[in-house]
Amino acid sequence: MPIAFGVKDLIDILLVAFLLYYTYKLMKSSGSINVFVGILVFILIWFVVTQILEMRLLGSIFDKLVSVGALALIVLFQDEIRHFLLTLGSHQRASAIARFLSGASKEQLEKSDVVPIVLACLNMSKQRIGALIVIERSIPLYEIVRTGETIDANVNQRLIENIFFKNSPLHDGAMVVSKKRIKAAGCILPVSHNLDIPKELGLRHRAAMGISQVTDAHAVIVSEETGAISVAYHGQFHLRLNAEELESLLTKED
Ligand SMILES: Nc1ncnc2c1ncn2[C@@H]1O[C@H](COP(=O)(O)OP(=O)(O)OP(=O)(O)O)[C@@H](O)[C@H]1O
Repeated sequence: MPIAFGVKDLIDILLVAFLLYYTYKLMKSSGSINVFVGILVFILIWFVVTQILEMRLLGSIFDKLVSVGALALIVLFQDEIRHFLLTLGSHQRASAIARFLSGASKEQLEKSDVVPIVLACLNMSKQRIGALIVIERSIPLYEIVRTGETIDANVNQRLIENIFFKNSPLHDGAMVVSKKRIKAAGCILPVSHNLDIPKELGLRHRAAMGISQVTDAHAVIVSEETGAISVAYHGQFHLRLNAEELESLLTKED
């Protein structure tokens, strides 16, 4: 019997390919690529056992494992699934529709908004003062803000330097900038478990990478050890930036 193959099937295959590619990318950036390969191998064995070899006993065991496995995967990958849904919701067009419906305006930092942050980072870099600044974009950071001390002040160079000054009670953890205001300091970020992060980058960099993997925020890091200024954004590091590069990265539209 000839198999009918139409445009719908082609779209179906393309969508599955896209889904697989997206899952692969997400798992690679979160360091769980081995789990992705493991799942693919399991699906392949399941397909061969049930569809090609038609082994009924082994097939029924695999069927049970698949139904339990789907639940286990949701629990195991709740962060990745959350990120996927957040990314869908924060995609330019989707967020434009959400903004239109809620009447809110687009949160885009201008040069004047980032200058105090850039200048503070330059000063802290010269003095080897470690800092971690998370700048909210379209995905809200309420959960992160709740882990720290509320500040709610204008973005001000001297205040930023004061927060990260070595003896300041708030110097540990991350500062969060939201809606052009310093919302909180001493916040705890999710740490990335990505195995590809160079060993010389410690916990501050891992925390910056972690928040950039689950939100669309910019995470600016000033290294206490080297004074280097870096940014983690969309799961990628932009290392050793100068003032112009930092400013243009923070004001760039996607
Ligand atoms: N989960 C986290 N959330 C927020 N801040 C964190 C987190 N983990 C570590 N930090 C911050 O990073 C500091 C430790 O930095 P560490 O020296 O391990 O990192 P690093 O990336 O090597 O940075 P540096 O180059 O400045 O040494 C802590 O004192 C704390 O302020």
